[in-house]
Amino acid sequence: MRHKIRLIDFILLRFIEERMKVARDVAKEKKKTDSPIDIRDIEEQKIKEILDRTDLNPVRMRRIFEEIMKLAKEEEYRLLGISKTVAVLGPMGSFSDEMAMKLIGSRIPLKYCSTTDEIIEMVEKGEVDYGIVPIENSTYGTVIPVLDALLNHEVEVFGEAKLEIHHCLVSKKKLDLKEIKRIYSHPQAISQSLGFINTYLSHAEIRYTSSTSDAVNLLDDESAAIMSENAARMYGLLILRRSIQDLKEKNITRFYIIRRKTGKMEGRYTSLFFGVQDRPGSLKAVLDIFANRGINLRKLESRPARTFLGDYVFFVEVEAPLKEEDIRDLEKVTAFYKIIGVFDEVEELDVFK
Ligand SMILES: O=C(O)C(=O)Cc1ccccc1
Repeated sequence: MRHKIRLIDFILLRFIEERMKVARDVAKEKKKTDSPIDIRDIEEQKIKEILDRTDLNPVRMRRIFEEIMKLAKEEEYRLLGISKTVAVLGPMGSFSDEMAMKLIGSRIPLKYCSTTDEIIEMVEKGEVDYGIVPIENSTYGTVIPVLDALLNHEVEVFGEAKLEIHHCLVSKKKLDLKEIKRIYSHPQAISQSLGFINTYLSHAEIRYTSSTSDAVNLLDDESAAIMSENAARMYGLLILRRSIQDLKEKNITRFYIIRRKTGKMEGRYTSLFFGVQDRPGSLKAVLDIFANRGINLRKLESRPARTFLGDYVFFVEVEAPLKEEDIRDLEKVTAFYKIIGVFDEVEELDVFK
């Protein structure tokens, strides 16, 4: 009997190796066609199909097959010379995905997450090397959940990048605007297109999704979604209207590129949180440190400290890498401070080194 088990294990091993060989062939094909490796939705579907075919414990079987798929993916990455993993808001076709494509220069394996919190947590735990998260939009302003997550997690911003955003109104089948009962999209996309929505779609119900591309999973024949033209093409949707965002040319989203904390402080900009005592002039004392050194303030936000009503944490971006003496002075006038990163605007993200 023991002998039989041993033999089966060896056969299993050979089968796993054979599966990896096929994965490498697939990777070569994907490289030729520049298509993505990490398609979570498809993996999920494959696992469900496997689980449907067995009575064995589904939790353990899922684990086994997820591990095999991870191993295959690692093999594919290795073959393509990719050594870094990047997390963005998914599914494929989100604006964050588009930003990643622009930064990396080709379709490489990305981890598609459902929320920006998940991205930041994955980076913090070292489950991915980099994360790309939207921080600010020229119409919508600061992306508050991202700001709050940066305060509450230990990650480091090491770059920023900008993307011009055009929104399309899309649907599964041809619809007159007045026939649309529901509009699905990410809160940012809805806010950036409110002028259009209020004028032409005030009769429709708004339903928020976790990303613009996630709307594809909810669309039915009576609803429309707001997403990018790329996403509409990717999912075979019909474009009812193009460029529906309120700001026609200058609808820009700025993204932070984050990694696990390294403590490196190189770049033109510094982002930091701080708190001050509740007394007259305490915020001014902090701002004076920057003003006295001729450091320009790029961004200022306040967030509830979540202690008492009226207590705030401030967030600033300044146009300088803060030096030790600046930090020493900051310590004197703040109740606490937390530097999120010193960074530059970047054109590319190298995932091949
Ligand atoms: O939902 C997406 O596609 C995102 O990546 C977030 C977002 C939404 C709208 C504009 C920019 C980023």
